[in-house]
Amino acid sequence: MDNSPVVAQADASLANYTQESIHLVESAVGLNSPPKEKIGSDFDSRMMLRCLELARRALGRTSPNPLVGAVIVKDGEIVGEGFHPRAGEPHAEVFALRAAGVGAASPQENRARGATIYVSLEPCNHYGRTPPCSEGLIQAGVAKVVVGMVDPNPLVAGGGIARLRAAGIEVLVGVEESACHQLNEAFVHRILYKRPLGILKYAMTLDGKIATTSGHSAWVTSQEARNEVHQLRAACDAIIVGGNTVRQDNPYLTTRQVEAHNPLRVVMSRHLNLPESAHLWQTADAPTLVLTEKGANPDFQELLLKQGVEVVELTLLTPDKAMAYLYERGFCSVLWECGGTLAASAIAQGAVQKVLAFIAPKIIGGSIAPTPVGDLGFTTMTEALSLERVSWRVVGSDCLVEGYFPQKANSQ
Ligand SMILES: Nc1c(N[C@@H]2O[C@H](COP(=O)(O)O)[C@@H](O)[C@H]2O)[nH]c(=O)[nH]c1=O
Ligand SMILES: [Zn+2]
Repeated sequence: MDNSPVVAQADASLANYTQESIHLVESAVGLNSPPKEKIGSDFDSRMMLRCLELARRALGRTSPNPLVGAVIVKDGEIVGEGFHPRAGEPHAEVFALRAAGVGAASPQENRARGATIYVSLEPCNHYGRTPPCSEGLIQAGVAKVVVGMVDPNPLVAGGGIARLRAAGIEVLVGVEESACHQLNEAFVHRILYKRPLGILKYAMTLDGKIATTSGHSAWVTSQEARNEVHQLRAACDAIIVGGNTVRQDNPYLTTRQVEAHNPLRVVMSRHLNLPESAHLWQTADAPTLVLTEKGANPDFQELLLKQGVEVVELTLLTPDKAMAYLYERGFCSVLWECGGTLAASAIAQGAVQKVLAFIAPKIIGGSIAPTPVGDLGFTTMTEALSLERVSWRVVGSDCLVEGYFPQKANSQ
């Protein structure tokens, strides 16, 4: 059973995906397509899930590259494993081949010859920062390649699979495809839409408040939910808040986990009217960037620079401009942990694709207590933004609702 990718014919040569080709790519990588028949055996699934487990070891560290894991199996035994640790370093397949004795420093038996390699993302076929993995696999003499999902990168996009097949290697595509896609949803989004995936996360009470009328917000949710937020941060490239959150909550925005990746902490502030002694500038456990507008408060800029905080002046500071800047910096995912006003403007500008709402079974009341999303200018229920692909689960004593906004192609 095989589902040969059509992406290569669709758009391999184009750097910019169009709305039409985005649909083709989305269905080729396993998104927005009806559930498919199971591809591969139970053993294939187990090996692919092992690839994902390996890939996750680099969570938050690979952007702009994807998370990829690879496992080489010979005669039913694993003879090599690897994952992509960060951009600029070799791809997952290269580490797995080395572990199987290919290109290793000391000469060993090549255990990859005649073997099957499982890779969570289609092997690349281009010279980027590293040489093409397809050629490495051909040279190593692997007999079969099992691929989780097609690579949406127009430089690859089915070309790696075609090259392997042309060399007479059996290729099976789509084993555990949706799990593979889920792990790299931010990478796929970055490639297709030329923006990082924007994730809006908030915690509210059952009556829809994120704080009391006087602004007290610690803690809305249970410890388990807060741990989940720390894990979520570890998987993201950046967290954005606005000046209000720094002034009111004085957050740390770190992952609080030993060895976990800490994302870049980003503050959007047009006038830099921020406290001089915020936790963000006083803790060095994660890097901090303040985005502002040209010429804003030079004295405060100097103070931030002295404390090791990076300051970048944009011509216009809006959620979309901030996302465009973070895209240029190579980011795949950005977590919006801001208050309602900035959240509303991020949603209105299309800077949010995914929503994670923690709902605590508490009621605090207050008709002017703050809510997670400020004014969107809607007057009728028909204007409400409906989420797609919605799921929910219990975390500690709270409920976590997840969903996606319907996506439109970026016109830029
Ligand atoms: N990291 C990764 C792949 N990444 C592919 O290669 C692109 C980056 O190429 P380069 O600049 O040479 O590192 C990246 O955007 C994605 O399309 N491919 C794979 O087969 N396995 C890997 O482990
Ligand atoms: Zn590669």
